[in-house]
Amino acid sequence: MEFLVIGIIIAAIAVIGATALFYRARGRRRPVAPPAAGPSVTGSAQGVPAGGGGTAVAERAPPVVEAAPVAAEAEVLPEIEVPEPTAGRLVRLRSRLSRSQGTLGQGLLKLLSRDKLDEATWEEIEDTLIAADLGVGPATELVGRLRTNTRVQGSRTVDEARALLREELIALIDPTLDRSLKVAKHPAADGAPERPAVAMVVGVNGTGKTTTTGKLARVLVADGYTVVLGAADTFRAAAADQLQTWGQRVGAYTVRGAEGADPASVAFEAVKEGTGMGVDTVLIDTAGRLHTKTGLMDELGKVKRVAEKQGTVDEVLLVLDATTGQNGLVQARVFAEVVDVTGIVLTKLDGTAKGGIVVAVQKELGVPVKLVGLGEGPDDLAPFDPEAFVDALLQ
Ligand SMILES: Nc1nc2c(ncn2[C@@H]2O[C@H](COP(=O)(O)OP(=O)(O)OP(=O)(O)O)[C@@H](O)[C@H]2O)c(=O)[nH]1
Repeated sequence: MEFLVIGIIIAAIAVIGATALFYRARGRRRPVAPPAAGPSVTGSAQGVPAGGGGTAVAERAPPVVEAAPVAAEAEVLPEIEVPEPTAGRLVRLRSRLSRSQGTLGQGLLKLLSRDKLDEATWEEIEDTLIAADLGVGPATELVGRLRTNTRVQGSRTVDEARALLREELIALIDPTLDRSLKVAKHPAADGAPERPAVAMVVGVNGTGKTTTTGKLARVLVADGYTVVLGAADTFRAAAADQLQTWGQRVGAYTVRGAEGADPASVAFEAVKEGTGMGVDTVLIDTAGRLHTKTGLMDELGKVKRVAEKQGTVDEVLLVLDATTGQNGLVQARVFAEVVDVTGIVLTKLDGTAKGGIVVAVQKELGVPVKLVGLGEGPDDLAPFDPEAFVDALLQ
């Protein structure tokens, strides 16, 4: 009898164990939907070294879906996305400036529409501007102009105050600066073949360089350009994967190197590949580096020089985190000395009341803000337009 009971227990355990193993095995085989953040890639195409040179051309687009015996279990690769057009993006994203709207826009309007603009009010206006990171010089300049204008115009309604502020803020941001991105292919000339425009993305750690490079690829694709990405951030292991995922979403090639590879060689290969493929633009992401570390800054200079062995680097975009305020200006100065910055990308403007940094950084470098980051979404990077920006602040 005892043997019978033990036998039944053993049999029951065996049945339960076998059932559990069966369901686990089924669970593993179930095809996994690609993550919303980016497509999954087929194994053979992901990061395979090409020719042993330390760099690789990863995941040509459109991605190849390998034939699978069982349709239900095949990995489903998402279609190449067609990003939203860039025209009017700043208008679409204007509500993201809500913190700056409150501090800069509404704060100033309220002060300027007071019945009596006495010394104390002007001081408050100046303090508001400085608190929004406009910088002391530009703040004093703006207050001076507002004082002159209000003296001439006399009393103001809110609408008149808004019109005055709008005009002066736009003038301060300078709508005459050339904010276009130099991303168009160079045509063949003087016996030299055509070649892509090259843009490098630089900045300190965590400002949003890789994200911005990915978003910029989308901006360019949306505007009809073909793009190759160069993952010259060989320092942070995940950066190349991150960039490659961005590229795959819009069908852009990514050239990447082994972890720790010489970033200059990755940049060189990216330009070479881009030229061979006849694309319009090569976008090179670089590793975050502290502006205070001379060795890293020298390395950045080398990346640019080596990339330039195949033609000019047309854009050097410095990515600054708008929330870091005045520290961003110090970074900007050092980067500009090393790599001749041609444009500023201000990221994370959605998370700060300090929209005045746009003015401060342009004054500091004499280089225009060309793009602004207004969120973490793939199409939350907008070409900067002074009028749309000021209108958003004052709405
Ligand atoms: N809210 C907001 N977040 C942003 C914006 N741009 C980038 N980020 C976020 O900032 C974080 C850092 O972005 P990365 O692109 O990884 O930064 P990175 O400069 O490449 O970082 P390192 O390679 O470490 O130097 C990410 O969580 C991004 O989603 C923006 O405009 N708004």
